[in-house]
Amino acid sequence: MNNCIFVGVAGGTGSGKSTVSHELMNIKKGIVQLEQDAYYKDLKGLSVEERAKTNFDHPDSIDFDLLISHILELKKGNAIERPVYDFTTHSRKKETIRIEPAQLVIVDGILIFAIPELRKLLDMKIFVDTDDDERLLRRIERDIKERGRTFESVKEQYLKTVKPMHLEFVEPSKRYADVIIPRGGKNRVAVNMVIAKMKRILQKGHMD
Ligand SMILES: Nc1ncnc2c1ncn2[C@@H]1O[C@H](COP(=O)(O)OP(=O)(O)O)[C@@H](O)[C@H]1O
Ligand SMILES: Nc1ccn([C@@H]2O[C@H](COP(=O)(O)O)[C@@H](O)[C@H]2O)c(=O)n1
Repeated sequence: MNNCIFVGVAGGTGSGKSTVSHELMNIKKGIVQLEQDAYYKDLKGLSVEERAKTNFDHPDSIDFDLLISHILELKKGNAIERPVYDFTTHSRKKETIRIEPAQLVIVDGILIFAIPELRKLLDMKIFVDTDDDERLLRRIERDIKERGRTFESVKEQYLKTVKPMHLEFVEPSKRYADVIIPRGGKNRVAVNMVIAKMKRILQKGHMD
């Protein structure tokens, strides 16, 4: 598809990336989303205990080759089959979701700006910047409610891998952002400015 625009939304876990991405998806029909979360490597070969010990915040835990190849296919105008990931079992589901090429594709994830080959495919890079304490509180609540975790497991994972990987990979990748949204996805002023800009780009059909 000609003039397909790729917008990256990065930020730490629980920063509000999904919230911002959904706001952008609501601009008009036909905008599609590729979540880095869907591209976690399948850990079916490991026992459930071994899976839970994996460092899910290191770039090696994600199949970036597949994500990049899907972005390139969409750029060429071809549909892709996006994997579906199950956070409760740390594995890929059998089914996939067909994603058709679109004028605007939102790519979101904690590490997308930390991978140079992926970064250069993004036309606009937005970083959602939320204080660590707020992100942690949201993460505890979400992982217990939605991802089948206990408080103890969230605490152990946060201290062992989530926090150190955030400091090593996610936070430094903020330097590559074109736009930084402070305080998360409910920052109306910032989100509305990004939406207004995206609407202008979509009307013109290309980046400035
Ligand atoms: N500004 C906010 N204030 C309070 N809760 C929020 C805010 N933004 C997001 N949340 C909540 O925090 C959790 C994580 O937000 P989400 O957008 O999914 O973050 P991410 O995709 O970066 O992990 C969700 O449960 C969401 O409803
Ligand atoms: N099996 C998995 C895979 C990933 N995680 C955690 O998800 C976080 C990224 O997702 P967000 O929606 O919060 O951006 C990341 O910090 C991983 O630790 C997991 O817990 N289990």
